[in-house]
Amino acid sequence: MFSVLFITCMEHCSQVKNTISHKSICVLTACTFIPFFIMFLYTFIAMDIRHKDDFIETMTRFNDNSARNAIERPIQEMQLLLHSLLGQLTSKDIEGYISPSHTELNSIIPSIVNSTTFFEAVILSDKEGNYTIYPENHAEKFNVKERPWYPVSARKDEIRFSVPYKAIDKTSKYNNGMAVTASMNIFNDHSEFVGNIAFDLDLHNLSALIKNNHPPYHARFKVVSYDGNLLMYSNTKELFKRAIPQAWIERAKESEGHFFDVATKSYVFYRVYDNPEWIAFSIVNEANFKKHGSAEKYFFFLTSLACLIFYLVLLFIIKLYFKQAITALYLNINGLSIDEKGDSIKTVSESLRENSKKLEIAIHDAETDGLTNLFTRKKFDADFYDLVSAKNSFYFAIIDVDNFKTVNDTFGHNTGDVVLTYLSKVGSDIFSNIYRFGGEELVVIYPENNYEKFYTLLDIWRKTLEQKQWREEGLNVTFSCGVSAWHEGSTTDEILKKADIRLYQAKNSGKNCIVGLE
Ligand SMILES: Nc1nc2c(ncn2[C@@H]2O[C@H](COP(=O)(O)OP(=O)(O)OP(=O)(O)O)[C@@H](O)[C@H]2O)c(=O)[nH]1
Repeated sequence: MFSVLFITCMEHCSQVKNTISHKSICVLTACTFIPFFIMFLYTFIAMDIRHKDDFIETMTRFNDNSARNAIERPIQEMQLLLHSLLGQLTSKDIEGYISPSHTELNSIIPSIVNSTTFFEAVILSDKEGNYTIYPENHAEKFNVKERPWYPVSARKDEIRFSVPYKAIDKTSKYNNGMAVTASMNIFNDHSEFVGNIAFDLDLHNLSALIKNNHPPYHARFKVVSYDGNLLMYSNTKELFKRAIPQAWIERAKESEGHFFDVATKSYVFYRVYDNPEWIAFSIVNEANFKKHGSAEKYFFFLTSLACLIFYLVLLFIIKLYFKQAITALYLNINGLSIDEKGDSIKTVSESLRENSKKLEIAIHDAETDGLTNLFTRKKFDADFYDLVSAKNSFYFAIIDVDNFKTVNDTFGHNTGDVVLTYLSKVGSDIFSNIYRFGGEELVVIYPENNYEKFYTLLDIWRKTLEQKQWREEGLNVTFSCGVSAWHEGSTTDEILKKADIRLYQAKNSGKNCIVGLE
């Protein structure tokens, strides 16, 4: 039974081998890939978002710290310095410094300029506009109150930063002779204006503060004035050039923030100050940003690819092992070893098919009578019992060839066999369930619930035999028949007995007739 099922299964499998089987494997493989792809995609997107978040956080922090170092800290130091200086300054001191007479200031101011990195020159002026420059230069005389850095209105203790302007001193080391000046008005104890002190900022030195750091993402840190002039940058040759597009300055609306500039393909981080009117920019090329995360992504791709290959190899091994396991199982059941028969499914399938055919023939032989080609008595017993047990209604008939002994004796056994074969052939054409009960006796089971039809068919059969013209001269063959029916509670013996009694009646009433139900 197992073999039949198995062979059916194997045949089916081999027939649709290239369609359903491969299709199923593809679908199964694809289905198992779906979670893998979802995970891959999710991780990849999450990685991308995290990379961007990290980038923005890092760059915002970098820009803040750089701005603090380059702008806020020097300004704080300047404020401390000026407050400590101006706290002790009187109008007399200023007048003394400006006049040829020597005062303490003549040594303090040079030491401030020379000891700090912020200042290039100092101009101290009194309230009338008289002034002295340190270090001395040969620039033309000018009116301090008309200089762009001179604060028109300024509160006490407030340092004002000028916009970049053209320096008078042509020896200034700044490019294009430009300068930025921080100035502070000086008031006496009675809060009366007594003069002004102005420092030309040494932006080269201030730029050095940001020169030696290693910016993340190869960022470029720049400090520019509101009008776009570059004030601090690691490459000091660029100072006072317009290094920032005007659009960036217009986009820097918040006190700090970031944006992506499509035109230059750059990420721009900014921090805006109002005194001085400067903006600190950190600029990162998109390529540098992408390059930074690419190693991580590359590693992720490699790992995923390795997993994928491992998974495919595993699938292949499972498939191979599954085939071998089924083959081994079958061969084992059939008492064979893989070595004897080879391990291909095809060999197993062919062997099973042969066995199945043999089995079918054996079953057919066991159920079919060799002479009449009708079902055997053994099959009748089984079918009859099943039918009665299942309580399905049916009609039943026993047929017995009349005077068959005489036929045999007169015409020989061969002719007797021909008679039996013919009788069976005609019966088989009329009925499906017809059996050789024994010798020259046949039985018919009629499962339809139509007695008249059954009787008519039996009679057709009888008349066919009666009217048959035999080759043998003087040979006439007829049969007698007894009929019975299944009733609720009938046993096989009762049904058989009733039919047998009626057959006996048929024989006794002259043969060649059917005795049916009363
Ligand atoms: N040729 C041949 N004869 C068979 C076969 N099976 C049984 N017979 C013979 O059938 C005959 C049956 O004869 P009987 O049982 O005496 O009955 P009958 O001569 O048919 O007489 P009634 O049944 O009363 O009509 C026997 O001679 C058996 O040898 C068979 O397969 N082939």
